[in-house]
Amino acid sequence: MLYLVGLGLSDETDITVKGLEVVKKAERVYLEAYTSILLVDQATLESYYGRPIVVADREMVESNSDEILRDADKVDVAFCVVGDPFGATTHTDLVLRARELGIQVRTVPNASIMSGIGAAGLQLYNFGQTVSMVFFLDNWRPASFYDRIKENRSIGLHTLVLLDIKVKEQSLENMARGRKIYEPPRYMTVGTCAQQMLEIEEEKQEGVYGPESLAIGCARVGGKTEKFVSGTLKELCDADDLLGPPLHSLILLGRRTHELEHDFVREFAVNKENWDRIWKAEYCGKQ
Ligand SMILES: C[S@@+](CC[C@H](N)C(=O)[O-])C[C@H]1O[C@@H](n2cnc3c(N)ncnc32)[C@H](O)[C@@H]1O
Repeated sequence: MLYLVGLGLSDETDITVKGLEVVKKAERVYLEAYTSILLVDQATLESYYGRPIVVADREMVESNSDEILRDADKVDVAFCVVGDPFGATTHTDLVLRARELGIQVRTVPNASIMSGIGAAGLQLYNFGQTVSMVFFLDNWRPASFYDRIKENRSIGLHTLVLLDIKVKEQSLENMARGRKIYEPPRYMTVGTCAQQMLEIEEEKQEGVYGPESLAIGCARVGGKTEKFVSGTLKELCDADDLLGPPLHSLILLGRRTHELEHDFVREFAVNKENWDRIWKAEYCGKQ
């Protein structure tokens, strides 16, 4: 049996009782550590779970999944995913490959950023499509997020923006020379995300959002040092020091808001007067 085990959002203790039982009994335990990270290191997980863990990088999961699935028709294999195995990251390829090989698959769900984000104070029912933001390069600025945000905002919905993670990436030079030397990991911050969003609005000029649009920066959701900072997109460009270390996500508010959301989120505002003024003019009771 292949078990997809969700590890939750923060540390080693977020695994469910059911997930821990699977991990303890499985023949082999893998950790998918390239689409999200826990706030603790591998050794801490191994000592709490009482099992050695093989870190499965993107190459292994995408190009060498047969090694993960080896003998899984006879023995149990645990494939651990930070958050929920089907929250934002869907390991569909692995599941389809397992099916082809006649291996049964079972999922042990857990909290995902897609649900944990409710702690920022906005109602999960009022979120539209989730989008991803990647690090821009000089000649590569993917902006497909813009049209999705446009759709969400056209019906007043909030948008959760998930931010790029770069782990085990090679520089172009090392790749060209075939050298397996990897760059240090990089995690996008709310400041970079807000900046890139404003650059794309500047380019497209469709007025989907702007420097005065309200948003929430969210850091280490579900952890002991969880932090939310709310403000305009312009204010959030400079909020990284307030938010602290990764992981970060950003929520762009839609106009379909409730007074209770206002009261909840206002507490996190960089500048409460600014927040109240814009909320009253642009969001309160608007569609
Ligand atoms: C591919 S998604 C996460 C998928 C994961 N399987 C889940 O269910 O949460 C990874 C992105 O989600 C966001 N994220 C994940 N955990 C987070 C946390 N605890 N706090 C803030 N953002 C988080 C970050 O933007 C991160 O780059």
